[in-house]
Amino acid sequence: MKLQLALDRLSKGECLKISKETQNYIDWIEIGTGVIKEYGMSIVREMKEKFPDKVLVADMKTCDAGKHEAIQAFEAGADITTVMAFSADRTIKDTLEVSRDYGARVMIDLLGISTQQRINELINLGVDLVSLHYGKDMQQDGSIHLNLFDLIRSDEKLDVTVAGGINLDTLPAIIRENPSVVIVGSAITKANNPAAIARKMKGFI
Ligand SMILES: O=C(CO)[C@H](O)[C@H](O)COP(=O)(O)O
Repeated sequence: MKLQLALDRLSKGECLKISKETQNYIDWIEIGTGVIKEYGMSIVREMKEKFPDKVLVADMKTCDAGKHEAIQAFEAGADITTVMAFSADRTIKDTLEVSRDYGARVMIDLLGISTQQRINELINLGVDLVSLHYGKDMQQDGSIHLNLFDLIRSDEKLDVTVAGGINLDTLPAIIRENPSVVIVGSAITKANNPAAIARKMKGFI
């Protein structure tokens, strides 16, 4: 099980500083959607140069123009780009095709998806990496619930990641669900001592 650091609502300087401080405890680094909107693909390029050994996730949250946006992410050095699960099948197929050309991967963000039918369709399209996601705005009305995992049947050959306000209190229950990757943003990035929290989380994992 891997720990992914999500860098959201941060300046470039903060992204670099927190990644450096926590690099011994994290496996994957995600450049958040808002950070990409602020700095463009240059921050993905810079983060890959600074942290070449980390799996770099560009949280593009693509929902259309899949081929173009996947090329943007992979050309900048991302190992993984994200695509929304509700996108047209054509968008999912195009991004998967581009990812194969680059030897990279696509993570499908399941935000808003509540049916097993869409999961089956995604698998049939060739998807092998998904993100169970309890959204930032939803977190204002409650915290992540384990029933998110009900969407995934144990016999499915999917790498499952999980995100959404995960903190030291909720982490143990999440780990028991055995996801491939636990994605943590604000619990680390907004902490007084990000490295201490990341170290504790990696210890649990
Ligand atoms: O994709 C995201 C928001 O859309 C975040 O990266 C994800 O939710 C993790 O951050 P946090 O732990 O702060 O919720």
